[in-house]
Amino acid sequence: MSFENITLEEKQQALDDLRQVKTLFAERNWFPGTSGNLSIRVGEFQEDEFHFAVTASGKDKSVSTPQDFLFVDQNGQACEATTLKPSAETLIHCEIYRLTGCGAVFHVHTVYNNLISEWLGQSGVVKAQGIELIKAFNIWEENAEISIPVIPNYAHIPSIAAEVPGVLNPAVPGILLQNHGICAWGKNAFEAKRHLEAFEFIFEYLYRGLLLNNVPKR
Ligand SMILES: CSCCC(=O)C(=O)COP(=O)(O)O
Ligand SMILES: [Zn+2]
Repeated sequence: MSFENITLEEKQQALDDLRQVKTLFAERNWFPGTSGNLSIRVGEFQEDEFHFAVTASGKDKSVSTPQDFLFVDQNGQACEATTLKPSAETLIHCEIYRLTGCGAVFHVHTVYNNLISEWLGQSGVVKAQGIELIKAFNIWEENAEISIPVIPNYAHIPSIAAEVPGVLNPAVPGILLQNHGICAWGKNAFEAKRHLEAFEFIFEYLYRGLLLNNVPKR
């Protein structure tokens, strides 16, 4: 499906949804220092042709302006004439869409996701077990364990994107970038937000659990 054939209503809905999520996450201080990026896919999905709205690079994501988003294709190229630059990390979003066909990808930097990727992710995965919020990933078995992949934080973004196919865990809708942040996704913005919130709860739980390590359970 070409970008021109996607309805204006669908494009506007994606922009409205992105703005709402951006405002909410900014209120949580999830975009410190212009970090983070968000995207929502529009139109039909084919592995070799899809389109999404993405945050423009380097913006203060705690303010709302008419220049916050642009539409790009499966290669991260702008679909319309614009002076805006897509997020520097757009290629990671492209790769996640290509592999999963998902509807939204959200990336945030938090102290918890940075510390956990660094302290518990040296093996290439962060494991979490028996935490109720794992059910937010639609994993319902008792005492379930998940492995969240961790990719080295290469300065060269295409090198990060190239690692995604080798590490993506279809059961776990997120990938950590070491000492950088997390990308979480879902079939739509609602699900991507739920997944991201669950990851952040798990990271805070693991962090606080490390601090309690020497305190016996009673
Ligand atoms: C100051 S944060 C460094 C870049 C980054 O990791 C990020 O998430 C924001 O980059 P963008 O180009 O999307 O603004
Ligand atoms: Zn980032």
